Amino acid sequence: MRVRARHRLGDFRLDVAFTGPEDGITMLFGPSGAGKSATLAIVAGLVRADEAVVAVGNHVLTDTAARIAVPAERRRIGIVHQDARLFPHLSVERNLTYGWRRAPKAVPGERRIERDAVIEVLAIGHLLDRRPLDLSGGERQRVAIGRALLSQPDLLLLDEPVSALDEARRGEVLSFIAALKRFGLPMLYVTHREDEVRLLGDHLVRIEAGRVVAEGTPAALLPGGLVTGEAVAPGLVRIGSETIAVPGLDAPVGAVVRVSW
Ligand SMILES: Nc1ncnc2c1ncn2[C@@H]1O[C@H](COP(=O)(O)OP(=O)(O)OP(=O)(O)O)[C@@H](O)[C@H]1O
Repeated sequence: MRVRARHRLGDFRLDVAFTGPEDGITMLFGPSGAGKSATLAIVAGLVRADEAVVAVGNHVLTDTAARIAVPAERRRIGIVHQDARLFPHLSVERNLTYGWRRAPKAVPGERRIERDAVIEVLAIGHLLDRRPLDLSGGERQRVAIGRALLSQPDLLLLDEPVSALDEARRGEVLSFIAALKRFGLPMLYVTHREDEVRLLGDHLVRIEAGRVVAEGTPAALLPGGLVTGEAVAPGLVRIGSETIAVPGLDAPVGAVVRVSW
């Protein structure tokens, strides 16, 4: 996944560029108002940026310079929002089938996400006959994730998918999201919570005031663990694109060091 976007929203200027693995979870992490949702809307094709490139695998979805702008409904992107947004009048089964029926026809050799596998991974088999109103918040989110997966997306966007849940439900849904990695599709996950980044992130893009301020692995970029970096001066270590202060460190410049941070 490759994203570059420049966009003006009133006084706010978004100017971001990052890449994420094609298999695994990229965490778009930053405080409120940083531009996370705006970035997601550009990736989904819901907002036309002033300048942007969005590519998933070999598919270029947006390239303003080349006048490429695949419409949102033709992007193979599944979206999971904070609230599940299920169809209240349809059973869980039919909510899931909705995603399935919207999916493009199977192409031989192409990855297919199977209904039974989705039901098993999300543990929603016993809920199929229920209506969304008869589900807990966590169950609703699991069904929403299932519906998004069954539309056979090339990319799954998760926009603060657990932030509306209480702590107990949150933990439960996070472990289901971690299990989605077995489907082998790229995911872009928006959050302002560091614990979610640690738990789920394969790749971290830290965003502040409309800019990417750091990009790399969560272990390298988040404080609190042992990390490997390069000594760049007495007391200074470079980790990924960040330089951190390590008081008392006196390793030769260029040495690879492991420090706790
Ligand atoms: N249509 C708009 N017109 C003007 N400003 C906007 C518009 N949409 C968003 N903004 C501003 O753009 C900035 C980024 O908003 P965005 O919703 O992307 O942030 P966020 O990181 O997702 O925050 P949160 O975690 O609170 O959802 C904010 O300052 C917001 O006020």
